[in-house]
Amino acid sequence: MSNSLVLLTPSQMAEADRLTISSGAVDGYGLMKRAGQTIVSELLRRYPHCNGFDVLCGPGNNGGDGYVVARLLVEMGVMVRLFAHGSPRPGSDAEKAVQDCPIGAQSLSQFSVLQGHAIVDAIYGAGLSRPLDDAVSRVAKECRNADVAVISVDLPTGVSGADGQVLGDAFAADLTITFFRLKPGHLLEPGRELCGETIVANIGIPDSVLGPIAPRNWINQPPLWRGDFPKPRRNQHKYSRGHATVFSGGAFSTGAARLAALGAARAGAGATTIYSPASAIAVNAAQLTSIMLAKVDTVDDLEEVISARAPDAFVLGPGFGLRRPIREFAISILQRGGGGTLVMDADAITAFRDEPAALFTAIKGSERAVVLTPHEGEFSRLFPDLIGKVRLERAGEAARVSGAVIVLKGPDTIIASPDGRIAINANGNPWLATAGSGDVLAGVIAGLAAQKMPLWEATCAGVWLHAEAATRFGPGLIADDLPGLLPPLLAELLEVDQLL
Ligand SMILES: NC(=O)C1=CN([C@@H]2O[C@H](COP(=O)(O)OP(=O)(O)OC[C@H]3O[C@@H](n4cnc5c(N)ncnc54)[C@H](O)[C@@H]3O)[C@@H](O)[C@H]2O)[C@@H](O)CC1
Ligand SMILES: Nc1ncnc2c1ncn2[C@@H]1O[C@H](COP(=O)(O)OP(=O)(O)O)[C@@H](O)[C@H]1O
Ligand SMILES: [K+]
Repeated sequence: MSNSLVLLTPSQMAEADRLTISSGAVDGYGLMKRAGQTIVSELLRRYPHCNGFDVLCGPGNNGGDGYVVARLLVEMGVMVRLFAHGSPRPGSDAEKAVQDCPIGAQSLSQFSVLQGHAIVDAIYGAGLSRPLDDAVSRVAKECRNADVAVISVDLPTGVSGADGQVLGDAFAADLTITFFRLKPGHLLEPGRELCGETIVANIGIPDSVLGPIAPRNWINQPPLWRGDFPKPRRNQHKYSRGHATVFSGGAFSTGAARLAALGAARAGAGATTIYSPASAIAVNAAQLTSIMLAKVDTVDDLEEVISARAPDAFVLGPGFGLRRPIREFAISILQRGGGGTLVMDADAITAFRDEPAALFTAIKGSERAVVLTPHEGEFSRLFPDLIGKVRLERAGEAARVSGAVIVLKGPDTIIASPDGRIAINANGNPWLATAGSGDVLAGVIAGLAAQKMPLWEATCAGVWLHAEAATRFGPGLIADDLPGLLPPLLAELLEVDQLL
């Protein structure tokens, strides 16, 4: 698993600092100086035409980075105004940085925006532990409302590195420069939006510190799961490549199942079947070519089709409706022996709103693996006890409570495994906010799972492919486009030139 995709919580980052310092490779003030140097080279490269920099320093190490920045800029003859909020603890690295700084600081309460100056926000970073006080809040507001460039050190002051939440108020940066690894707060909204462009600087912390830290959070990119991505083998036939199935809604809501089925087929399932109620067979038949069709109205019908050709994956929920036996279908699939994966989306999630515990018990007792793909509304129906917690915590806790892989959908989709691993998706885009795109996603995940890709990895891959397809297409996207956009992405992932 790629080390470069690791996300560190603020406390894990502090541990990385401690391990680096105790290894003797570099001391704390040395790290701070390197952080300051990196920031200064970015400032000079990106803002060569500004008249000067206003450096705002807090009392901790984030402020320490700011004092180093101020010193280096002054030494280069750049105009600097320095503002301090609180003073560093005696004996701290930040105090050393103050002592080495050739200019004195005014109080932050004296600050007002000066046209032509860019702001270096070094008030709080990873150590933010409570809402901003009024003095910092006022400055954050003034900077947000002014036409001024803001460069935040580590994190925009006010944004929690742990989860991207705003504590009281926050700066909105144009550029955020963080160190060693991204933190969840750089990817989770509203933090992501407030960071502006984010860059990660190497300040000499070695990758070897990650061993003892054993991180459990990653950014969702191909190196996380490419090694498990299904590759075609010469002696495969269509069913051994993987058989994915999708339950259709009634005659007036069959589109969702077809979108999911096409997603599964394009993701590489060798065979895909739609299980349709008799009332919708004619509608589905008129629209399907490579996708197969079978009649399923009752649990007995379901038992029969499963006995005839055991599927490797099921998608239940999109367009299904709540008046038909959706809970019975879910429980029957879970209770029946056999491996394979059940992807539950939309109505399949809502259907258990009055008895979520029954679903979780069935999932935990089942030989099958389950993926739940709720958006926020569906999530709160199934996990009302988790309302009020932050998204990252909710997704992780929901995976543990339910025993399922959870895809908490949104602009910053979170993929949580019951074993504690979490990936945060970062290639999403607003073009995906279009009816039916979630149906395609459920199908793509099922298509990859049907090919026996490990489930959390398959789910991460499905979320990434789905978002990447939308990003490459851009404006005008509708859900119908998504399955057809997958082949070039698959070719890149599989490096087909080398396979053939
Ligand atoms: N050696 C190191 O540990 C390194 C740390 N670095 C910098 O150090 C920062 C973390 O430093 P710290 O842990 O000192 O934390 P901060 O500088 O972010 O915060 C300082 C202290 O302020 C207090 N505080 C937090 N929120 C507050 C609020 N809303 N109102 C009033 N007081 C509040 C807390 O007691 C906290 O410990 C990183 O963001 C990064 O910029 C870098 O210099 C790289 C090396
Ligand atoms: N603003 C956004 N930015 C990025 N992705 C988004 C945004 N809004 C929605 N999405 C994604 O689009 C999909 C919508 O799924 P869902 O809400 O189930 O829609 P539907 O039920 O219409 O299929 C999810 O994958 C979600 O993460
Ligand atoms: K900051």
